[in-house]
Amino acid sequence: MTALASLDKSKIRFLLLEGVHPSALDVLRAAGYSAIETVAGALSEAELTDRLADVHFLGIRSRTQLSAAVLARTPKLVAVGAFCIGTNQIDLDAARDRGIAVFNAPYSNTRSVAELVLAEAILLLRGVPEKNAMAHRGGWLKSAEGSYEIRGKTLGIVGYGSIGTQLSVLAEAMGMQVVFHDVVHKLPLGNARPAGSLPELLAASDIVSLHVPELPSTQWMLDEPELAMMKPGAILLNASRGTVVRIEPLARALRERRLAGAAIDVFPVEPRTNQDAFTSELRGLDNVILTPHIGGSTVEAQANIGVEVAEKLVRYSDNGTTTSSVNFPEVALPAQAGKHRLLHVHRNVPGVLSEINRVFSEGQVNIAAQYLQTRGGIGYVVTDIDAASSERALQQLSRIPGTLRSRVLF
Ligand SMILES: NC(=O)C1=CN([C@@H]2O[C@H](COP(=O)(O)OP(=O)(O)OC[C@H]3O[C@@H](n4cnc5c(N)ncnc54)[C@H](O)[C@@H]3O)[C@@H](O)[C@H]2O)C=CC1
Ligand SMILES: O=C(O)CCC(=O)C(=O)O
Repeated sequence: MTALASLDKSKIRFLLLEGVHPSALDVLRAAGYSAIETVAGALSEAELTDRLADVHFLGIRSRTQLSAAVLARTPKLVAVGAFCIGTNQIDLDAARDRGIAVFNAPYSNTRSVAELVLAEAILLLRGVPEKNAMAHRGGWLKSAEGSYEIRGKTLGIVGYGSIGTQLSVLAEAMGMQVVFHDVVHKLPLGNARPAGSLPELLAASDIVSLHVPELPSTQWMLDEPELAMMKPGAILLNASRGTVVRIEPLARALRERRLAGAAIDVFPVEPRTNQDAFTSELRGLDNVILTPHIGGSTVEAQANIGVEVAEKLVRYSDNGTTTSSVNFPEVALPAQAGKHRLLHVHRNVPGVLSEINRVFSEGQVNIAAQYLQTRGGIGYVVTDIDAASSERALQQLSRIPGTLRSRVLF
């Protein structure tokens, strides 16, 4: 259990990895935080563990792997900001069970992904990647053979969430027919229609675009049998996660021209930094667009994400607010002038709230406001009390059996 008295803001340490946009630093600095370190790439497990020993807030993107083993060695870590949508790189349950809140930016880069995949669909339908590669090698492939307009083609969208739905609207504006498949019932936008099943979508689509999260149920969702269900000459776009498509059968289908082309932005194994080498069986295939996981990497998206996630970290650090956390009970209690705020994260077992309130009643501490919320295996209580009693109450709260973290804010 960790008890943390309200630290001077200059002592609250932030570590931002993977080139998080400077807009995040602006937000943190404007909120009074100055101990901020930045690193351009991701770190290895050993480096990460080393750097995290005295860090309170960590910012990452998709490449930093925060496993249960790493989280077990982060004694001071209060929260993680994932400056992206996906949180599959973080063991969310392990973080929650250690009282570490995780926040992300669920919407800010969705438009960027939708724009990229639509552009790739157009380029692949025109055979541009091959013609471009040939021109770079001194060749000249002026031909209409195998080149098509996007208008009138059927786009199959797998995962009709924030990205899938935006793509649907953009694609219809280009004159495409849209079918989609989702495990949740979704309102079709425009003239899009739900496919009866994934096989039905695969058989009907000229272009298939994947927009599902990384989950056990989406792992290798497009393996050899599913790839074989796609129309001969179809195109596959994957800007979701590298574990969704099995690369070996895809490479075979592309080499044999059973599929006309593919655009792949995400891979089962991705380089940790821009200095590391990228290996893939898809390298060298001219009918494949390979991009280094940049679906959400636009200036607009990154600047917005920087602000959004940094603000969530500041709100948690300053007020204990956990609204929209992906793994934590959500609590937002308005601040009260002149009061000190105690935050208590504990295992969700019966009796902890009464133990907390016993501390207050035995100490004759008047509660100005209190809120408990639970999620999964933990409970989170925010209590506002008179300033004079807060240090002593914090020490007592931190000794309650089941306590994971406790902090006082003032
Ligand atoms: N390449 C890149 O740079 C980026 C990649 N992404 C990836 O894209 C994914 C999707 O992003 P959003 O659309 O914002 O997420 P979202 O959560 O809004 O939508 C995902 C949709 O997939 C559906 N789904 C889940 N399991 C499914 C299954 N087995 N079959 C069919 N549908 C299923 C969900 O019900 C949901 O509607 C993210 O989880 C992330 O992994 C997101 C942003 C940037
Ligand atoms: O920009 C990144 O680092 C990751 C983007 C992504 O995959 C996401 O937002 O889930």
